[in-house]
Amino acid sequence: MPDIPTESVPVIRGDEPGSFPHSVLAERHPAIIRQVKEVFPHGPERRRALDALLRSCADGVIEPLPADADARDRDRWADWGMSEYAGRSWYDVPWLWAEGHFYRRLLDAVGYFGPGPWRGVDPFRPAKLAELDAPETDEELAALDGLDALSADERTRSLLHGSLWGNRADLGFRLSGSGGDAGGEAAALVADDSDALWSLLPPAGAGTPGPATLCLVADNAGRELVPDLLLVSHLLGEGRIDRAVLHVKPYPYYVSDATPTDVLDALRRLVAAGGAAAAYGDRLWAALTDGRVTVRAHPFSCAPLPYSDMPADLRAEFAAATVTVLKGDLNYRRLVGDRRWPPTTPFAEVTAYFPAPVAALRTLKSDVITGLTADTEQALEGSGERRWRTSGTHALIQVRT
Ligand SMILES: O=P(O)(O)OC[C@H]1O[C@](O)(CO)[C@@H](O)[C@@H]1O
Repeated sequence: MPDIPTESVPVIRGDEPGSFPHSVLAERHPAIIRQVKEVFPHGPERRRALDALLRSCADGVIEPLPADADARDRDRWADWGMSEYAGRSWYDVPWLWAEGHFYRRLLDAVGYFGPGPWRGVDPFRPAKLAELDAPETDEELAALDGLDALSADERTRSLLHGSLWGNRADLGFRLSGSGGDAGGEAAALVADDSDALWSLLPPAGAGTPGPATLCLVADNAGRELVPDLLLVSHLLGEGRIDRAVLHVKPYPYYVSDATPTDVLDALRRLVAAGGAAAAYGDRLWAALTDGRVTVRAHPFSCAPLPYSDMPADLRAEFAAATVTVLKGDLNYRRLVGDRRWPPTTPFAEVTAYFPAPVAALRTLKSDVITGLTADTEQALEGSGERRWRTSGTHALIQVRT
């Protein structure tokens, strides 16, 4: 447990006008609803439901799930705190909870869980596919051909950084020595425990203690998931891991979070790309077919709660892994707790509850931060870059072995 008792560290809420969390609830969520209304020809009933959600976001309260919701889902939301938060303003409950619940309500509004024709239709799919099809994705995949010229360690580093910076939806393979932005990237890393990560996953023949399993808890689809898949394929190819479990969301979440369908779309994109990208894709395809790689969509992946509240079955899965790598900002908030931690609070202390080694690969897109040295914190605060916590210009690789 952290030296500071967790309960004494304030939970982040969206109730402070002008704050980043407040702007997400007051501006971003309504913008997402409007976007969904534009992208699909929903009929009057669905549009009325979307308008009702818009009004609720402005000045409504959290409401219980609708009477026709699936019973298991109702039970889950009861476990996840619905009775405590129903009737309260979106702005007065933990921000993490309000955001997670917003996506559940949005899916209700578009009929995602209903019996009608919109059942199972991902309201964010057009945007996800457009990103996969973008010319930038072609360029990024073509850059993989250049990785052959690198040493194995440099290749591993490049692919780790591709996955890390992919969280900014900016997949740069930053080939070592290839250009001017390598120094900038290093400076942008506020913590780098990658050596600790590689000590957990040494290459085959380098004293590997036994079969290694990687749990990769994915974040966004498209241009983040593609480099995640490349990394998994590379680690398999290097013999650094024998198996991988890819955790994705059971339903559309936080606009671009990856679902099983998105995994298939990204994998097909790789396989069809030709060149080195296709070789990475083929290896992963083979590993999926023979069971070395599996895809999981655990309900708790869409829970509006920190991982410290994870259920026993998920805990057992993470406990069995050599290391669990959590991608992205939301997973970081859930891993360390969405609280106003003093930035120098040790990462190892706030993740001590996690049942096995754990790593975070994240670009900074919200206020939560732990594990900084006092010097790094001072440099960031003194940099004049007011939004270093939220702008996605900084990143971290933090590991608890
Ligand atoms: O895709 P990521 O890295 O999880 O980032 C999502 C982040 O965006 C936000 O939704 C803010 O818009 C944060 O709440 C969240 O942490």
